[in-house]
Amino acid sequence: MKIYGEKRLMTTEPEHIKAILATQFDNFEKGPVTFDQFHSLLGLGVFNSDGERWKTHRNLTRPFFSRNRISDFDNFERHSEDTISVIKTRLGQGYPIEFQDVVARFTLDSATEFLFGKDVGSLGANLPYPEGSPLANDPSILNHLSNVFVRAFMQGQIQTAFRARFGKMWPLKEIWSDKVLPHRRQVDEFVNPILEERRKQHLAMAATEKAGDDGEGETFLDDLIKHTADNQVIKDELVNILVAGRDTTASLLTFCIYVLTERPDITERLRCEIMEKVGPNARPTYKIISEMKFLRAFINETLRLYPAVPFNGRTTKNPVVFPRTETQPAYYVPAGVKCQYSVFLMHRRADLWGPDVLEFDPDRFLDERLQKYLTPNPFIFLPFNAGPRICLGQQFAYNETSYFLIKFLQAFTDFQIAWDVQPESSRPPVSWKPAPGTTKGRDKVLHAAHLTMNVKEALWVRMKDASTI
Ligand code: HEM
Repeated sequence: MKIYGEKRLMTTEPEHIKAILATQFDNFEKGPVTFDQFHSLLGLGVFNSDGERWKTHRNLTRPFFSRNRISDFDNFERHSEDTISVIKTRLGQGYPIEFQDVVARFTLDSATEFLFGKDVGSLGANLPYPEGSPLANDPSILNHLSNVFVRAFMQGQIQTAFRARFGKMWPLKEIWSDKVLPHRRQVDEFVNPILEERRKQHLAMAATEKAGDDGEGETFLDDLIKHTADNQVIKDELVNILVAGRDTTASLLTFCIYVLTERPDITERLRCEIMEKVGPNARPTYKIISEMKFLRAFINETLRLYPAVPFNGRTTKNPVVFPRTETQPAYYVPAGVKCQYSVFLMHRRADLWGPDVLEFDPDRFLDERLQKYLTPNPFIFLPFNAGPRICLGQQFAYNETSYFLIKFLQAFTDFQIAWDVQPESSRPPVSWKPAPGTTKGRDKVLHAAHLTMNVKEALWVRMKDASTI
């Protein structure tokens, strides 16, 4: 493609994506155009870096994903319990739950506790009420600091994704003002006090000579404070990991529950496995979660059909050749071409996954289809990317999602979309008829994407307290 004079290529070929991410990694970069587009939001953090700066950030970040740290189930327990409790209270008042919002709070509180050592208490702010209810626009809810943060964080991502549509011409759309920066400033206002408080504690600790302890109790923030005196660098890194850690897992959990509203049979199978392995009230352990094969297959199947990062791209630094495949000739790609790839579309290719590719069926990760399709060709399933820039939070995300789903399904069952309050604009047009090879006409809600994929607008859900069934 040529968009405003910029050369671009779009692929859904596993061999091409393998070349981009792994085998020809050194010939690709995020590149200067992407850097400019993302700079107002992500600054110089890990997501927005190439070359040596990326290596430095990656090395700085990696130790925080050690097995001990990502298996801190006390963190997940506290925030799952808080989430279940606010849901029960709201259901008790007779309202449905905006599920996409509540899980974004769960992942925000878990991620901030993991990163800062202290959560931002977003679950403590009031949950939204459906449009049309007397409390829907209550200023004390809208202006709660963590709700302001959440809105700014989302708007920053929407505006950033908008820039990407215009390639290198995007500054023409923002000649008079940077449309992302005000949102990033609001995000920073939220992070500033946390950072300042921690810096003061470090100074106090240094005065009593307790600093320098590299123990497991240290947070990511502690390490960054020791690493640099530049608050901007620290804030950039924190915002990067928040983008990485919060919206992705919230997207996954949202689509998990969307699927359960459609598939009571799967809810039942999940609950059976939970009752068998964990019981109705107990806490899951790392070992038990690793034995829950159906739960993992369910999560993977959700990531296949609804990958949190549906589109991505890299730019060629040097000319490259994509190898010939069974269906495609070899391609020569000059330097400076933006190569976009979509795992969303690749995950939905019948020639790679079989004729039932569009069916939601977790068993494809358990039965003979696994050996037939995925095992010989692992690059057909890439929700977390691959190669040297593979997601650092993959195991954290599997642990967090599994833990939450177990607790949630111990507490609730019988999930239904609350169509009486679900926004009209979130529903597919009635003119959409089922079309072969797509889920058009079958999807009950529209998907949208800024940097990550979500249900357009909201996902209002009703559910029953499992203890009353
Ligand atoms: C379902 C959950 C998640 C999904 C689907 C996911 C997916 C991804 C993908 C596709 C990338 C590559 C992005 C790119 O090309 O720049 C990525 C990178 C990354 N992810 Fe995740 N992620 C998830 C959760 C998390 C969590 C919970 C964390 C941290 C708490 C995290 C931390 C990171 C980091 C630090 C990177 C940057 C790696 C680099 O550029 O070297 N992710 N993730």
